[in-house]
Parts: sequence; C-alpha cells; structure tokens
Amino acid sequence: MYRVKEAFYTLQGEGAQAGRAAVFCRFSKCNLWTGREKDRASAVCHFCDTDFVGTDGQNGGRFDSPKALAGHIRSLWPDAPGKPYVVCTGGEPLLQLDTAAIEAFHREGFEVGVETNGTLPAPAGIDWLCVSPKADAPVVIETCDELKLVYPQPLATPERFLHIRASHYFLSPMASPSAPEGGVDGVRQSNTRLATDYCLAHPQWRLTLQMHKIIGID
Ligand SMILES: C[S@@+](CC[C@H](N)C(=O)[O-])C[C@H]1O[C@@H](n2cnc3c(N)ncnc32)[C@H](O)[C@@H]1O
Ligand SMILES: Nc1nc2[nH]cc(C(=O)O)c2c(=O)[nH]1
Ligand code: SF4
Ligand SMILES: [Mg+2]
Repeated sequence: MYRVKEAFYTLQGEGAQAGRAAVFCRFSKCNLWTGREKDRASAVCHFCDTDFVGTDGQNGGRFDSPKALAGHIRSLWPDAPGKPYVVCTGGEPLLQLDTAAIEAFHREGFEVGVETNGTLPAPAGIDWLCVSPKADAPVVIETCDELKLVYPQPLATPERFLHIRASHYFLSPMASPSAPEGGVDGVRQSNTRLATDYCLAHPQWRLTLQMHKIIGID
C-alpha cells in the first residue's frame, strides 16, 4: 500500500532540474518529524515547509499496487510531446518508494526523480536523486545527482557534506515554514543573502531558489 498526501502537475522549482515540467508525488509521512505542529520544536527536522500528513490533499489517496500508483500519476501528465517526469517527494519518499514502484513508473514512460533527506538507502533505478541533508540526521546515501543543502543550518555546515559524491552542490536558502503562499518573507530574504555570500566565497557551491514560491505556483 502506498500512501500519497497529494499529487500535482507543475514545474520543478529547485535544483538542477528547475523549470522542468513534472508530476509531483508527495508521499505521506516522514522519519524526521510527525508533521504535527506540536512536535515541531522537538523534531529532528524542525524547519519543514510542507504538510505531508494523511492522504487528503489534491489527487491524494491510497494505492494498493505499484501499477495503481503509476497509473494515477500518469493520468496527471498532459497528452503532449516531452519526456514524462515524476518527482517523488514527501514527507520522506524513501519510506515507501521501492523498486516495484520505480519499475511501474518506468513502464508508464516516466523518468523518476526523488527528493530525499538521505537517511534511508535508495532503491535501484532512480533517474535523478536529490539529497537534502538535515543537521542531526546521519546521511547514508554516498552518491547522488545533486546535493541540496538548506542554508543556514548551524549544525550542518556545507563542508560537512562534501564527502557525498554529487554532480551538483546547491545551497537553498531556508524559508520560514509558515511563509504565506507565494510570499517572499524576510527570513528568506536574509537567508538568501547568507547563501549568496557563501557561494561567492566557495564557488563549488551554487545558489538555488524555491522558484515555485517566487512565481506563485505549486
Ligand atoms: C519537504 S522536503 C521532502 C523531501 C525530503 N523529506 C527532504 O527533506 O529532502 C522537500 C525539499 O524541501 C526542502 N525544505 C523543507 N523545508 C524548507 C524550508 N523551510 N526552506 C527551504 N527548503 C525547505 C527540503 O530540504 C527538501 O529539499
Ligand atoms: N514546484 C515545486 N518544486 C519543488 N521541488 C521540490 C519540492 C518539494 O516539496 O519536494 C517542490 C514543490 O513542492 N513544488
Ligand atoms: S524537510 Fe523533509 S525531512 Fe524535514 S520534516 Fe520535511 S519532509 Fe521530513
Ligand atoms: Mg516543497
């Protein structure tokens, strides 16, 4: 059984694939936070900007087979030229995404992207793997396509993650979890300045912005 909070067609807003059309499949549940506000302060990951509790979001639900899940995601892709792309996120997608689901996505013609906190092993077959480490949560994935560190995290400085092999190293300014939809909050503005300064001083790192929030899409 796969539990999905929501699924929607949009543009990837972050990282090296930013601007690419994708169906986002947001799996329910995370191993670093319950998703409940009362637990935020005591959570391992406490800056999360996402609601991943339950299956009640747009196009959310429970899917009892890989085929049912992949078929549902396929129904959200337009009938138009271009390689279908699904981004599996959450919550923490690696609590649920398995090889059978990846193979089912491939059979539907999808390239499969994954956004993970890196604390769980990744199944084989993922086409684009983005690891976003969190302070206090040991990363077990050693190789990925992009490493995308939310910045600043005082206990997770960028140098700590350079042993993880990646084709791209990004800093993503931390937004305040409760920022109004589409709003560029003050916290984000000052963190963007900090991330910019870090990239200027350490050119191995690139800046990425949450473009979807800036342009006001999902
Ligand atoms: C909601 S997470 C879901 C995937 C996975 N659990 C993870 O943490 O990578 C998706 C992306 O949003 C990022 N993110 C979460 N809260 C954020 C915030 N307040 N500001 C900026 N990025 C944030 C995460 O680091 C991750 O790259
Ligand atoms: N447009 C858009 N791009 C994204 N990239 C990563 C996201 C996520 O929440 O995992 C996300 C998201 O929620 N929306
Ligand atoms: S950012 Fe990722 S790891 Fe952190 S609570 Fe949200 S879903 Fe979990
Ligand atoms: Mg998001």
